[in-house]
Amino acid sequence: MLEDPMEELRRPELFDFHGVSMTNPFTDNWDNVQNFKARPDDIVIATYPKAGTTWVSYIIDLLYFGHMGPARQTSIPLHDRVPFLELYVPFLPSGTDLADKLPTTPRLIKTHLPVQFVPKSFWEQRCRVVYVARNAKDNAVSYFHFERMNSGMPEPGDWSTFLQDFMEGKKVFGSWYDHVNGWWEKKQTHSNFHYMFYEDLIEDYEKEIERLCSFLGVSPSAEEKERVRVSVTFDNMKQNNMTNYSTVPVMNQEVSPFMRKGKVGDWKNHFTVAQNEQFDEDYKKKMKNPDLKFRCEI
Ligand SMILES: Nc1ncnc2c1ncn2[C@@H]1O[C@H](COP(=O)(O)OS(=O)(=O)O)[C@@H](OP(=O)(O)O)[C@H]1O
Repeated sequence: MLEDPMEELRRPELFDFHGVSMTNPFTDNWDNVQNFKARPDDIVIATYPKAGTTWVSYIIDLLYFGHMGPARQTSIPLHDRVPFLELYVPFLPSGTDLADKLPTTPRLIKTHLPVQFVPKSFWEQRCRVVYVARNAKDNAVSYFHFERMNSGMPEPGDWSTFLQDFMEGKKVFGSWYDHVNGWWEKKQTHSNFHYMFYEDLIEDYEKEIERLCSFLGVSPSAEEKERVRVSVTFDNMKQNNMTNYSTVPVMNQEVSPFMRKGKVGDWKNHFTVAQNEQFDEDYKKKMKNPDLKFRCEI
């Protein structure tokens, strides 16, 4: 029995973990994560939280396994088909266990880890990596609402507190700036790497899917592509209980739905003029690589 019956209701606290802000659900299984045995055909879907992980995971899942028919799509939540590598919740199968037991190949594996924490076997096995990045302002807004609705995450505080913490990297999985830059640098040395932007996917879905298919080496028929396109629209994923996280008890979708808005530019409804100026000033100092460019409107 828990010593304190409120213990399980308390939100996790952030702490410094090898220089990155983390919480227990993502560090408690650390040895198994670090010793995870990747296979050469594994596909890693890596993101900073709220960058479009679920969307891209579902696209890739359907590209590989859509042909298995509706039973799989309607009975197994996406988060069981694409395990979250570092997630550990007592009494539930860990991300590493779920990945080990996946019945299908290639295994699709999701991670939010900053690049320096990724198990080395993924690099040794030269696994394919799909990294999805989203502009910092919309990413922050989406993360704020996610923390509000998810009691498995730390308390976000009010929007201005949250934004300050975001800029200082005091969020689970650390600094957005370090994350997108770290993975971008990895792309320069790991050849099996596809870096995608949420904004591109919103703006020109067809083109992005062509590029993704070519990277993955898959050639869906026109009918298959159309089935994927329809399934992964924002509205259809919002209605779909296998992709909208409605089955996850820590998420209170009445506070804010997981499938919230799915737009580029919602930051304009949150940032004050002063917050925007301060953010831009800080952004310029942290984002010095001219090759890594984000669009916060399209
Ligand atoms: N199909 C589709 N089209 C457009 N946008 C989509 C789609 N699917 C998910 N989303 C939006 O992605 C945001 C959730 O990000 P993640 O899936 O990375 O969240 S998580 O880190 O896995 O919790 C979250 O963004 P916000 O709406 O801005 O909060 C989702 O709405």
